[in-house]
Amino acid sequence: MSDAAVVLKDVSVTVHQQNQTKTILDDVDLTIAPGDFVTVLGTNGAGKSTLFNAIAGNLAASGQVTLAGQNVTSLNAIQRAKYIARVFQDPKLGTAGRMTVAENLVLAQHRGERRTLRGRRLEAARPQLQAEAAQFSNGLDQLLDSPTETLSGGQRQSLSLLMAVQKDPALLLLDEHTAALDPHTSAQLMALTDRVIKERHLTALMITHRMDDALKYGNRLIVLENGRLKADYNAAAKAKLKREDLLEFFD
Ligand SMILES: Nc1ncnc2c1ncn2[C@@H]1O[C@H](COP(=O)(O)OP(=O)(O)OP(=O)(O)O)[C@@H](O)[C@H]1O
Repeated sequence: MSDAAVVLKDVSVTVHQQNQTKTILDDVDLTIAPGDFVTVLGTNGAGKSTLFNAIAGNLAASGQVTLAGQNVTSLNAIQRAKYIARVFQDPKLGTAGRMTVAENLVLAQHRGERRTLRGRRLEAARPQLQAEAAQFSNGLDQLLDSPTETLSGGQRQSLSLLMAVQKDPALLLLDEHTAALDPHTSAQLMALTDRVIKERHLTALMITHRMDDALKYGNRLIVLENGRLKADYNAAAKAKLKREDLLEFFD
């Protein structure tokens, strides 16, 4: 049995469109160690989201997917959700707008359990939620009783991140989670993301179009092109990598 956090073997995704067959993920082999923070680059249409969908079980894929030592290939997306948490680009996804920040967080803590949200549970969790939200230093801790829809995009994305990590997922998928934010808020969320990943010893994959973030964060960088894994830089190679070195993939 492998002690890797993620193993993909010959993972391919083929779609049929207008009598044509197109391979949008092509024989991807990838092994990720526990605690790795892998940044994922590639042009539009390179297959980055398809890779995430194949891992999460949102798309039919051939090949084999192993998460936390378990072969999950035959499991659907709902069954794989036990291992995976994902944060999307859109601040509206991932949080329930009419519910308060505290309610969203408590729901995330009990994700997958057949229990309803009770006032007592909310009150019991409050001190811990307050402390966690305070780490984000963007005012989230003062908004625990506010409906989530009244939050700024940055606050909502930090809430989505905090919700995603509540149950220490075996794999955190960050799907351009800073893309909709202004540069300052994006930088703030990236710093928080990095801290949360390190503190909780999470394994994470992060898609980004911000090359500087891909270089600055994480201990491994991969590049996808036409559905293939085109480059794979380990920590040592990544440390030497410069923006210019990556431009060849984006001409
Ligand atoms: N369900 C689908 N059916 C048909 N084609 C698809 C499907 N999903 C993705 N594609 C196509 O597969 C290719 C890869 O798409 P994907 O969304 O994975 O790229 P990406 O690297 O995430 O791009 P972006 O940076 O624009 O988000 C694209 O050409 C896209 O149009």
